[in-house]
Amino acid sequence: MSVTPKTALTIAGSDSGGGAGIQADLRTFFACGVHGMTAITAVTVQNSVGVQGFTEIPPDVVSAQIKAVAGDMGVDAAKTGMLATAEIITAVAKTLDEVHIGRNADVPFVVDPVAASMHGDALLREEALEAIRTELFPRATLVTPNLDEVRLLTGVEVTDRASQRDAARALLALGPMWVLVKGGHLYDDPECVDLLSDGVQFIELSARRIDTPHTHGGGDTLASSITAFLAKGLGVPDAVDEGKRFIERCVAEAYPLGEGVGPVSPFWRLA
Ligand SMILES: Nc1ncnc2c1ncn2[C@@H]1O[C@H](COP(=O)(O)OP(=O)(O)O)[C@@H](O)[C@H]1O
Ligand SMILES: Cc1ncc(COP(=O)(O)O)c(N)n1
Repeated sequence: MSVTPKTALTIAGSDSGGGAGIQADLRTFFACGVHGMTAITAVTVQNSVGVQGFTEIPPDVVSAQIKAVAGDMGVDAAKTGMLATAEIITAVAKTLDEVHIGRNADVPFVVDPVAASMHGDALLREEALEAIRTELFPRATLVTPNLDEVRLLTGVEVTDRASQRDAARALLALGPMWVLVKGGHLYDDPECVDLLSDGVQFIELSARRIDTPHTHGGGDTLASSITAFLAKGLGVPDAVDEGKRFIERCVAEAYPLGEGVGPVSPFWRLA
């Protein structure tokens, strides 16, 4: 008899190059054995050399996508990626409350506060940072900023393991249950150490730094794998640990594609 898999919802932007965003999330959900569903927030025109532009989806259409799948199919865990504008963030926060997703509703909710592409192209309007802080973080089970996003959201400049802890504390003050301060951008460190904390526990997750320029979609792939493992019923520390081991292999298997930065790859999981 067929078995219905657990379900995960991503609320994020489309990457026409297929390396990040919705496309990375769906690929990761599939590789991790959960049924993926989407609420698309923006359509980017993007390839391996950068983002040439994007168009936002009207906030009521973003909300309608969330309600359509949550009401009918059910959501075991959800995540956000590129949200583009404050209006979309406000609509997402309100809708998640209505469909009972988020830290107070027992459905895990991961916020990956995407602000820019790895090439430095803005994916979030500047005024929307405050909406991420005040409307999304307090609803989040886990937030997963990279070091640029940590600086934008808290002003903390992370340069080493000690300042990674300061950043975790500053992020927790904004209201999420857990934070994962990703250390991929500490390029001088031979290890990629991500710090997970709920304010009581400080757990360093370490992996060797793989020598590759091809890391497009790495943050999305990590956050969506964690979301998949949460959908399957793991607690936050176990889901993040699994996610860290997942992303390490995906970076190791990243491939060149196009003239610029190639995508990380979950294909190994399907072999
Ligand atoms: N070269 C690398 N080798 C191994 N893991 C990496 C590498 N670069 C990034 N990672 C890991 O990939 C994940 C995403 O990393 P990071 O670069 O910090 O965020 P983002 O992709 O959002 O900018 C983190 O778990 C990080 O430790
Ligand atoms: C639609 C979309 N969402 C997220 C990212 C971030 O990914 P990266 O940091 O690898 O550029 C992106 N480039 N595009």
